[in-house]
Amino acid sequence: MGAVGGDELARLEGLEAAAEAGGGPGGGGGGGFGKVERILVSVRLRPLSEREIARKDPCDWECINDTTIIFRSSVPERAMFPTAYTFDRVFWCDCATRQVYEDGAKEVALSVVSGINSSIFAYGQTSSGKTYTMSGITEYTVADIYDYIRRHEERAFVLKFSAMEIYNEAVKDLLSTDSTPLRLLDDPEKGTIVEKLTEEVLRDWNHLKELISVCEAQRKIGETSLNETSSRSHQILRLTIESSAREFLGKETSSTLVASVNFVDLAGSERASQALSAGARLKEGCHINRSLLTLGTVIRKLSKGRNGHIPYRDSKLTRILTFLGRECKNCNYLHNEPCTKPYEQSRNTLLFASCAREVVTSAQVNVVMSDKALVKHLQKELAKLESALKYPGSSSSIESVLKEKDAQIKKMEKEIRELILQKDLAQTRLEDLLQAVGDGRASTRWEESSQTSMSQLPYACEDVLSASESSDVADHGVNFGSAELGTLENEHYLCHAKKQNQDVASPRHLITSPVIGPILHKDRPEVAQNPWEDSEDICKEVRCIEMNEKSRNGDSESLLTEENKNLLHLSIDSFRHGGQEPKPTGQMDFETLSTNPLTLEQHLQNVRKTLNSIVKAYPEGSSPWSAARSAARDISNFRGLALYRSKSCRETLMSSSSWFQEVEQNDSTPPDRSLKDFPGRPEGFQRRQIALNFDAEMEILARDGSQASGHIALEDQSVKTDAEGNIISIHDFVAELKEMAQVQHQKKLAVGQEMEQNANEDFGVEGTVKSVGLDPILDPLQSPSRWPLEFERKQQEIIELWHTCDVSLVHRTYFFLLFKGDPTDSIYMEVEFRRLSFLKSAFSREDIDKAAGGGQNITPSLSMKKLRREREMLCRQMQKRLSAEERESLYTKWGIALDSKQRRLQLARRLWTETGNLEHVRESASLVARLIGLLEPGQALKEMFGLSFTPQQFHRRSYRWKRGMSSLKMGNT
Ligand SMILES: Nc1ncnc2c1ncn2[C@@H]1O[C@H](COP(=O)(O)OP(=O)(O)OP(=O)(O)O)[C@@H](O)[C@H]1O
Repeated sequence: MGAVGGDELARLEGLEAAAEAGGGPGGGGGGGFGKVERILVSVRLRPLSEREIARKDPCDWECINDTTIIFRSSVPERAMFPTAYTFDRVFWCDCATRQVYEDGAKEVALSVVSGINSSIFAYGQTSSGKTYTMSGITEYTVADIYDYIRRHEERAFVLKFSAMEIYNEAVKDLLSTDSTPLRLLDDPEKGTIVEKLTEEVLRDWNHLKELISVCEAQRKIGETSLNETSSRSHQILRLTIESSAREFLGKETSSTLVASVNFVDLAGSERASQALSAGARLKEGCHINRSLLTLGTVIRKLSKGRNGHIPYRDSKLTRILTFLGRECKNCNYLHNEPCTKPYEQSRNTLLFASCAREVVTSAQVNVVMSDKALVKHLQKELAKLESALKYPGSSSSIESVLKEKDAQIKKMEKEIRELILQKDLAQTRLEDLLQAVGDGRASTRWEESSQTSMSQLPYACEDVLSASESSDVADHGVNFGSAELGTLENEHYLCHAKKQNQDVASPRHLITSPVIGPILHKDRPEVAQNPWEDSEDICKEVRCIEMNEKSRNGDSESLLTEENKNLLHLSIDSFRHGGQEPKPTGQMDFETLSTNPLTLEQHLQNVRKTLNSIVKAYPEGSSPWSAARSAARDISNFRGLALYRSKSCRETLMSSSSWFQEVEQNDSTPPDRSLKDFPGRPEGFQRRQIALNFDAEMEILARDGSQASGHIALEDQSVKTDAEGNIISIHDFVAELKEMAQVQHQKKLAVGQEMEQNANEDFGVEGTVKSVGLDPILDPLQSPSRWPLEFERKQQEIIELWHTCDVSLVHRTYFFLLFKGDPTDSIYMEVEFRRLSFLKSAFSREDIDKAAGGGQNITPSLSMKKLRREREMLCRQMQKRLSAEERESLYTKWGIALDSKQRRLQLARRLWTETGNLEHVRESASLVARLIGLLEPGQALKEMFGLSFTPQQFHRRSYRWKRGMSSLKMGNT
C-alpha cells in the first residue's frame, strides 16, 4: 500500500486523479475516489449449534458456489418458494472468519487508511452469528491497520476509538459508565454527530482490545427463546484514523487524511412473535424492528436511486448511519440460520440483502487541510466552478456549437461574396449601358445587347433600357444599378424614371434611383467633382448589408436581428429621403442631400451602427467576419473615400485567396462519375470566346484601316464589344474554365491517362487547376510583403504565355499597362494566367477543335493569323500616327536598317518578341498604345479590359468616355 507523502496537497490531488483513473492509493484501499460502486453484500451461514444438532434440525440451505445459496425445502408446501439467491460472496458453515474477512471485508475496512470512510455491518435474525462474525472482523481489521502503520513510518497516524449502542431508540456511550442518552446533532460538514461521545485516542492494539472488552460488557444483552445471549441493541464501534506525512508536519501546507470505519452489529431482525418475546423483550423488539424497518426503507429507496426523500431521520440508527449509501464504502454481512425454522426470516434477510446490493455509493477521500492549503484548494475550486458557469455544458458540446457557428458563418460569407460580385457586375454593366446612351448612339445597340447584358443582371428589368434612353438622365449620371433592391422595386423606380425623364426639364431637380443617385450639383463643385465616389461607396456599404438581409438562406436571415433590420431599413430609407419626410416611392431629392452636408455623414453613421451591431453579434476574432468588420472600418474611413472606393466590397472579393476555388465549387462541378459519361458540349451550347476579345477589335481596325481615326474605330468597337457581352461575368468565365478542364479530363480518360489528382477532387477546383498546370496566385492582402515579387513572377509568366499563345498585341498592351502591381490586380493576373495556361495546354493538342466542340477561336493557327493581321494593322497605324522623323528614330532604336525594305512591318514584327526583356516589353506596350490611340493608357480602366471585378468609376478618362461626353455637351449646347 502506497503512502501519502511529499507535497501534501499536490500529492493528494495526484492521488485523487490516480484513484479516479481506477485504483486507490493502496492495495487495501482499492476502489476509487468518487467512483461509483455498489455495496458489497455477503452471506454467511453459521454451523448448526449443538442444540440444533441434538434436535436433528434439517439444514435446508446450501451453498452451491461462492456466490449462490439455495433453499432445499424438505417440506412439500414450501417447494414453491424461490430457491436461489445470488450475492457478491456466500460463505458456507465451515468457512473460517478469517477467510470471511479476507474475502469480503478487508478491502472495505482498510480503505480507511486512505482517507475513505467505510462501514461494515451485520444484519440477520437473532442467533444467526452476527456478533460472532463482527467480533472477528473487527479484530482482523485492527490488526491489519496496525500492521499498515508499522510499515508506513513516513506518516504519522492517530487512531481514535468510540463506541455506542442504540437501545430502545436511545444512544448510549459504551465507553462511559454514564447511561444518559446522547443527543444527535447535525454538523454541516460532518453530518450527524453524537454529542459528548467518548473518543479514546488509542495507544496501541492492547489498548483497543481493552476498550472493546468494555464495550462488550456495557452492551445490552438479554435472553430470548432463540438466543441465550441475544444482543438487544445496535452496536456501532467506530475507529477513526488520521494520518499526515511526517515531512510536512507543522507546516502550513500540510494536510491530513481523516476517515472512520464503523463496525455495526445490528440487533436481531426477527419478529417479536417469533422470538416469543414479552414484556421488556417485546418492547425492545418493537424498537429494534422500527429501526430495522427504517433501515430497510432507506436501503430500498437507495437501491432505486437517490431520487426523492430518503428517510434517514426516521430512526436513530439510520441517522447515525447516514454514511450508508453516500460517500463511503460499505460492506453488508447478512447472516442466515442454516435450518428451516425461521425460513421467513431468512427469506426477509435475503430480500433485504438483495436490495442492499442495488445501493450505489460514491466513496471519496476525506482530506483535512491547513488553513493556507485550504485557501489554495478553495481558490482552485472556485476557478473551476467559475469556468463551469461561464461555459455550461461539456467541452465537446462547446466545440460542436463552435463548429456549427463556423460553418454557418462560412456559408453566409460565401453568399455575401457571391452577391457582392453580382451587384458589382450588374452595376458595371448598367454604367456601361448608360455611357452608351450618353453617346446618343447606343439606343439601338442596347436593344441588340439587352438580351445578353441584361440577362446577366439578376434584378434588371426592361425598363432600364427605356429609362436609360434619356440622354438627360445619362448626362447626369443616373445610377440604376441597385440590383439588390429586387425586381419589383427596380421596376417601380425605373418605370417612374421613364415617366420623369419625359417631364423633367432640368435633370438636376429630380433623380430617380433605387438606392441613390449621384449628387451632381453645379453650385457645389466639390460635390459635383466626385459625386459617385462618395455616394456610390455608401450605397455599396448599404447594399452589402442588404445582401445579407436578403439572403435566400435562413441562416443568413438570422444574421440580422430584427433590430438590425429595422435600423438598416431606417438607414436606407432615410438615406433615400435625405432625412426628410419620405418622398414618393422611388424619388429622391438630391438637392436636399447636396445642400445638407451633414446628411451623408448622418446616414453613414446609421449604416455604420447597423454593421457594428451585426458584427458584435459574433465573437471577436471570428475570422469569417473580417469582411463585415472591414466594411464597418471602411465606413469609418468614409472621409478618406477619395482613395477608398467601395473598399468593403472589393476587400471582400480580393482578400479571399481561395475565391476562385470557392466560386468554382459553388458552380456545382459535376461529379467524376457523371463526367465520364459526359457526351460533350450540350446541344445548342455556344462556346463563348474568352473575355478578352481584342482580336475582333483588330479585325475591325485592319478592315477599317482607311478610317480617319483608328482609335475611334477601336472605341466604337469597344462599345460594341461591351454591348455584345464580351465583358462576361466571373461566374461565366470560371464556368468556362471549368468546362475546358472537363473536356481535357475527358480526353485524358479516353486515352487512358491516369489523372494525378485525388479521386475526391476530380473535376473539382483543385483538379481543374492541376489539370491545366496552375498554381493559385499569392493573395497580396494576405502576404503584402511578398506580393511585389509574386507580381513580377506572375507578370513574367503571363508575358511568356502571351508569346507562346500568339495573343493579340493590343490585348497584351492593355493588360501590361493596366496592371502594374496594385494588390487588387492579383485576381486579374490570376484569371489571365489561368486562361493562358489553358490555351497553351489546348494548343499543345492537335485535336483541340474537335474536343472543344469546334471552338474556332482558340486554335493556334487562327491565333497566329490574327496576330499577323494585327501586326499589319499596326504597321499601317505607324504611317498614320507617327511622323517620318519619329519612325526613323524608332527604326534606329529597334535596330532596323534605314535603307531596308518594309521597315514598318519589320518594326511591327519585332514588337513583343523579347519576352525575357522587360524593357523591350515596356517599349513595345508604349508603342502599341500610341498606335492604337490609348492616349492615357495608365488611366484606362480595368473594366475596359473585360473582366469587371471592380466597380466602375463614374469619371472615366478613357478616350471613348471623353468623346461621348464631349459629343453630348456639344449636342446640349
Ligand atoms: N460461524 C460460527 N461458528 C461457530 N459458532 C458460531 C458461528 N456463528 C455463530 N456461532 C455461535 O452461535 C451463537 C449465536 O451467535 P451470535 O450471538 O453471534 O448471534 P447473533 O446473531 O449475534 O444473535 P443476536 O442477534 O441474538 O445477538 C453463538 O453462541 C455463537 O458462538
